Amino acid sequence: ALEDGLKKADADPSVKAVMICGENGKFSAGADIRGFSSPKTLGVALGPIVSLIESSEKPVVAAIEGVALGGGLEVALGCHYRVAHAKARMGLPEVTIGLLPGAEGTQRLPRLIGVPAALDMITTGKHIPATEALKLGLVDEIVEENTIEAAIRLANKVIGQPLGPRRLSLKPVPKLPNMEAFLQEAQVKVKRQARGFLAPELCFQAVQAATQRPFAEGVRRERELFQVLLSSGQAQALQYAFFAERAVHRWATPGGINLLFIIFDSILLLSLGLGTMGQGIVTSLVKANIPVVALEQNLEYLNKGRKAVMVLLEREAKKMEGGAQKLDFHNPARLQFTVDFNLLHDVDLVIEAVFENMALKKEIFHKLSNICKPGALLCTNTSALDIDEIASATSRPQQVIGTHFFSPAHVMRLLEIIYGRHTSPSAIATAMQLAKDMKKVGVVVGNCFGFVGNRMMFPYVEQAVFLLEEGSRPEAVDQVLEDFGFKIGPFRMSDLAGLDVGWRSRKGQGLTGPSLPAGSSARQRRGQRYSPLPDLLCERGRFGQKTGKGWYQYERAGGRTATPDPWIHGFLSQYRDTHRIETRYIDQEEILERCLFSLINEGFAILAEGIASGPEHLDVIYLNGYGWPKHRGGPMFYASTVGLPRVLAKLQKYSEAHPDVPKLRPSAFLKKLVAVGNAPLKEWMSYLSRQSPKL
Ligand SMILES: C[C@H](O)[C@H](C)C(=O)SCCNC(=O)CCNC(=O)[C@H](O)C(C)(C)COP(=O)([O-])OP(=O)([O-])OC[C@H]1O[C@@H](n2cnc3c(N)ncnc32)[C@H](O)[C@@H]1OP(=O)([O-])[O-]
Repeated sequence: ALEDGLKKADADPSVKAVMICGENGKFSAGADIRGFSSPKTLGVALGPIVSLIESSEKPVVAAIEGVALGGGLEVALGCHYRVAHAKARMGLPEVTIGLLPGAEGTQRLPRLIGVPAALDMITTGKHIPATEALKLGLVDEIVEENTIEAAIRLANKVIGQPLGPRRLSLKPVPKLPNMEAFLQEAQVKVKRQARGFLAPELCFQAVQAATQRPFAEGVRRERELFQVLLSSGQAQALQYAFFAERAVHRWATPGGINLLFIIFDSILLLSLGLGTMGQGIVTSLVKANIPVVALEQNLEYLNKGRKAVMVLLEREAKKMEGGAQKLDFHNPARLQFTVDFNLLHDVDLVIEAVFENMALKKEIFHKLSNICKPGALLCTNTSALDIDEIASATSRPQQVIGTHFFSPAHVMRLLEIIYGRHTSPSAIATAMQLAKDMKKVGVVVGNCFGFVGNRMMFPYVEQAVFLLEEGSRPEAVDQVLEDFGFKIGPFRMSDLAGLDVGWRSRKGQGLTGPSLPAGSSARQRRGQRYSPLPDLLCERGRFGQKTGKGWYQYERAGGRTATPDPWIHGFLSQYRDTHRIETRYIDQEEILERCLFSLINEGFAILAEGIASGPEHLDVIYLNGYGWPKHRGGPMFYASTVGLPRVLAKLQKYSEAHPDVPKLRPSAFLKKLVAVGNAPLKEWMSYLSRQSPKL
C-alpha cells in the first residue's frame, strides 16, 4: 500500500507533497513478528520501500503518533521530515526479538543522530520519548495537538525546498574525534552483556559498517547480518517469548474467561517488618500511581522501613523524566506510613509481606478477616507456603490469593498469582489487573509447595549440590550455567539470596536442625538422597554475601565479589572422605543436563497436575523471575529445541545412575509426549487427559 501510494503521488502532478501517518493513533509497531518464517514479510522487503520514500521528488513528511517502532521508525527515517506527537515513543526494538533493524535503519539512524546515540538505541532496543527524539534530532518538531495537521503544515512549508540534504542515505556519518576507540569500547561492552545472545553483537557490526562503508554497501552488510540472525534459532526463541508473555494474560476458569475485577482506589500494604520485599512492593505500588499505606507493628520498624522506601523512591524518581512530580511520594494521599491497624477498614486490597512463617501469617489473616471491609482482597506474599492453609484462618477464603513477588520487587517483573481451592475468579482477575498496573507480568498458577518457579528450582539446585558431592566445585557448576546464558549460576545465586533462607525452610520441614529425628542418616531423608552440605555451611555461619562467606568468599560481609574459596575445596574433599564418596571428573554436559533437565522434568509434572495452564506460563516465569536467558526462550521451549527424546533418554540415564533421586525419574507426561512422536510444544496440552486447566 505504501509503495502504491507513493508511486501514485509521484506520478500525479497535482500532488506537491506527501504525508505518511498510521491509524488509530499509532504510526506503526513495525513488521509483523509472526512473519519470522517468511523473511520476505520482514525487513528485507521493507528496505527498498524506505529507499523509494527517500528518493521521492516530492517532500515526504511522517506524522508520528503513538509508537514508531522497528520497521515503523525505519519508514519514518526514509521520510524527509518527521513530526511527532509529544506523547509518541520511538525505537528500534528488533534486538529484543533476536534481530536487527532490517530496513536500512542501521545505516540511516547513525547518519541522523550520530553513532553513539544510534548504537545505544539499536543494541538495547530501548524506546525513547518524543522529547528525547527532538533533542537527538530524530524528529524535527513535536506537537501537543493534532499531529497530522502539523505534518501537513510542515509539508506545505517545505514544498520546493531542496531534498538532497534531507536524504539520510546521502549524508555522511557524523565523525567522532575518537571513533575507533569509541567503537572498540562499545563492542567490549556489548559482548560482555550478551552472554551468548547474538543479536546485540551483530547490531553493533551493522552500525560499525555504516562508519566504514558507503551507504549501499552498508545496506548489503545489514542484510547479511539480518539473515544470520534470522536463521540462528535465537530469533524464533525470542518471538516465542514475545507471544508467550502475551498469552499468559489470557487465563480461564471452568466457567470461562473472567475479566471482571474490583477497581481499587486505595491499597494497604500490610508488612510487619517492612523488609526488602515490603519496601520493594511499596515502591512498585507508588510507581504504579496506586495510593498506598504501609503499616508496621511499631514505630521503630516504621521509621526504618520508611527511610528505606524513601531512598528507593528518590532513586526511582531520578531515573524518570519529571520523576519527583510524577511519583509525588511526599504526598500523604499517595503514600502514608502508620502503625494504626484501624486504617485496614477502608482499603480495597491488602498485600501482606511478613516472614515466611505460617503461624504468623494465619494470625494476621485471621485479624484481616475480621477488620477489612467485605469486598477487600487479601493477598499474601509468600514464596512457597500453602495458600489454602492461610485462607483457612479467615472467613473469606474466596478473597484470599497468593501474590508471590520476586526480590527486589520494584525491579523484578514477575508476579506469580496463586489461587487457592476457594479463591474466586474475580479475585484472580483483580490480582492480574494489579500486576498489569504495576507493569509486572502476572502468571496465574495453582497452589502446591513452591508453586511453579521455586518448585522447578528445587531439583535444579539439588542437582547442583549433588554434583559438588560427586566431585565438582561451585565455580565449575556456575561457569557451565553462566556459559549457557544465566546471569548467575546456582551457587552465586544462593550466596546472593542467602543460604539461611533455605536453611530456615528445611528446619521448618524437619529436614535438618533440632526437629530432625535422632538417628537420621546424614545423606538420606524420607528414603531419598539428601545433601547436608548447605546445612553444614549454615551451621558454620556461611550464609553467603551477607556474612562474607558462603559457597564463595567475599571481600567483606555484604561484599559482592565472589572468589573461589580454598576452604570450600578442603571442606568438600573432607566431606567426601567422611562419607566415602568416590569422586570423579564431571564434564560440562552432565552438569548442564542434570541441572536443566531435572528442572524441565518438574515442569512436565506441573503441567500434568494442572498447576499451570501451559508451557508458555512456565517459560514466562523463568524468563521474568529466574534469569533464564531470553534468547533460549525458556526451559520448556529449550526442551522442545533439544528434542524431548533426548531429554528423556538423558533423564533415564541419570536416573539409573542415581536411583535414590526421584527428581531424575522422567515424568509420565514427558514419556507420553515422546511416545506420541515428540509432539511440538503448541500441542503438548492436548495430550493431557484433563482438557481445561485446574483453574
Ligand atoms: C523490518 C524491521 O527492521 C524489523 C524486522 C521489525 O520491524 S520487527 C518488529 C519490531 N517491532 C516490535 O518489536 C514491536 C513489538 N510490539 C511491542 O513492543 C508492543 O506490542 C507495543 C507496540 C509497544 C504495544 O504494547 P502494548 O502493551 O500496548 O500491547 P501488546 O499487548 O504488546 O500488543 C497488543 C497486541 O498486538 C500484538 N503485537 C504488537 N506488536 C506486534 C508485532 N510487531 N507483530 C505482531 N503482533 C504484534 C501483540 O502480540 C498483542 O496481541 P494480542 O496478545 O492482543 O493478541
